[in-house]
Amino acid sequence: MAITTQQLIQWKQQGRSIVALTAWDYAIAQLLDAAGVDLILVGDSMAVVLGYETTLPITLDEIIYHAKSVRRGVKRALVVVDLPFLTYQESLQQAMHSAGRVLKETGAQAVKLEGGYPAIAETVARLVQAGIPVMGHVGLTPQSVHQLGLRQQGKTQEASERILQEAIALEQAGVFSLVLEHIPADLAMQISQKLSIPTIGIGAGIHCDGQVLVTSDVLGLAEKHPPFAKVYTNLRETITKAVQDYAVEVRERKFP
Ligand SMILES: Nc1nc(=O)c2c([nH]1)NC[C@@H]1CN(c3ccc(C(=O)N[C@@H](CCC(=O)O)C(=O)O)cc3)CN21
Ligand SMILES: CC(C)C(=O)C(=O)O
Ligand SMILES: [Mg+2]
Repeated sequence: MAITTQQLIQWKQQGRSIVALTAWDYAIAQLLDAAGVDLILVGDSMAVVLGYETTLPITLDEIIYHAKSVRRGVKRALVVVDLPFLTYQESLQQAMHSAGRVLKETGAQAVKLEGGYPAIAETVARLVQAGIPVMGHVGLTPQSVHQLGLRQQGKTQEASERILQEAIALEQAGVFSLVLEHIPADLAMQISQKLSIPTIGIGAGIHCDGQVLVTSDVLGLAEKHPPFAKVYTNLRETITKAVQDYAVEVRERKFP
């Protein structure tokens, strides 16, 4: 039974928290789906496992390639794909083309795009009218790293009011859910109470309607991780140990 965008909205009404993680290939996606993750995001944060410093270099072709692989591993979770930097900001036509390619070529159910300023809300409204489910993303928007850095957003009264207004504009434009990244917990609570659609927090406190983290951070695969991430296991250590044990056995002719 595949999860739908409507179901996520119902879960908010029922007070059931939404479990989301990112995935970048079949193997990871299959494990997350079988473990019961509700929403799998093919995030442009896959930049970290591809060796990029920021999310900016990820292309539409790259994210489609990875999303096809993820989709093959998922039976139950809702699959959402990030539209990469400058694949939707240029024009409505560009956004429609990019989102359309993602849905047609990958089998994912929805796209996510960053920002809540008027032109983005307008784009979201038109995508939704065309039948494309859209997830929003406000607060820290990593595609704007060269303007915002990676600091917490919404710290002043003015900035928090702007983020709240963006959230409201995106809900009105028709997003089915909204990522709140690296903002104060009380602002995230205020937004979550104000909106009827579920908020999914990352570094935004416990009052969101669900949580998302970058899977390479959760598994301890990334060399560094944001202060708000929780590392649940250290796969870097596990993998290093296994590879070193193998190397010793090969060199000592103990394996095979
Ligand atoms: N591995 C990974 N995990 C993520 O959660 C993630 C990515 N990559 N890439 C895309 C964005 C970038 N993210 C980040 C990365 C670092 C900080 C961080 O270190 N913030 C510091 C300040 C750093 C600074 O000012 O330069 C902080 O204390 O807020 C925050 C968000 C979240 N996203
Ligand atoms: C952190 C989440 C929300 C994201 O956009 C990503 O992984 O790219
Ligand atoms: Mg992203």
